[in-house]
Amino acid sequence: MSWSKDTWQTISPIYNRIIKMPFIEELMDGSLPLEKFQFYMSQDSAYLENFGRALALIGARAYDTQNMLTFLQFAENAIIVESALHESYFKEFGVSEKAIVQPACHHYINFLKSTAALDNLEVAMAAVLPCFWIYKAVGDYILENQKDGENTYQAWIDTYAGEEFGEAVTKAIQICDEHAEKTTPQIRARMTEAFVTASNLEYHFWDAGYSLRTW
Ligand SMILES: Cc1ncc(CN)c(N)n1
Repeated sequence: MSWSKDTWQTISPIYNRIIKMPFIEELMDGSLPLEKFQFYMSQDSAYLENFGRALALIGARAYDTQNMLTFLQFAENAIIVESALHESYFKEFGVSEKAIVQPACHHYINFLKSTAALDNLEVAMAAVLPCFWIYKAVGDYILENQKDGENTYQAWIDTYAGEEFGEAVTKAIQICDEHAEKTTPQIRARMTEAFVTASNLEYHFWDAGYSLRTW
């Protein structure tokens, strides 16, 4: 079995908990209170900037120019494409862009940046993979299970369930599998550990949004 399939199985209890979270259920039916979405969006703005920095760092450390380019494009997309979504919500709902980074976001972005800077390249690639894969899976899940009718959060859902994001996710998984195949069992195990940690941090990011958790 490929590293990615095996690792997704490992985190499936976390993923199953994520799709049952009130944040996700209420995002799906559009009933999520605006205040919670605004909190999430303001934190996610800081997240995306730093996720972009982590991706650019991984790009700079890539073993070849093809993967370097791919990660630099991922970084560009995180900053430009995903942030554009935020901007439209900022305007629509009056969210302040420069919010104080709260604990769940702080933990996550510092985990990503320190792993990208200091850990093995393979481990760094695995650490950023849940940011792609879990969002795609959640976007698809919501799209498949939501009821007909207006949803304030539809643009968010469409971005992550969309084809363009799907292509990036497939590429990120493929790169991780290629690196996992060539590396040692020890580093492969640490890749899995980083993937599990980031998946848990995804859970906590949404949980903090729902409970408006601050310092
Ligand atoms: C916390 C988080 N994780 C992942 C994504 C999708 N790149 C996001 N926008 N925010």
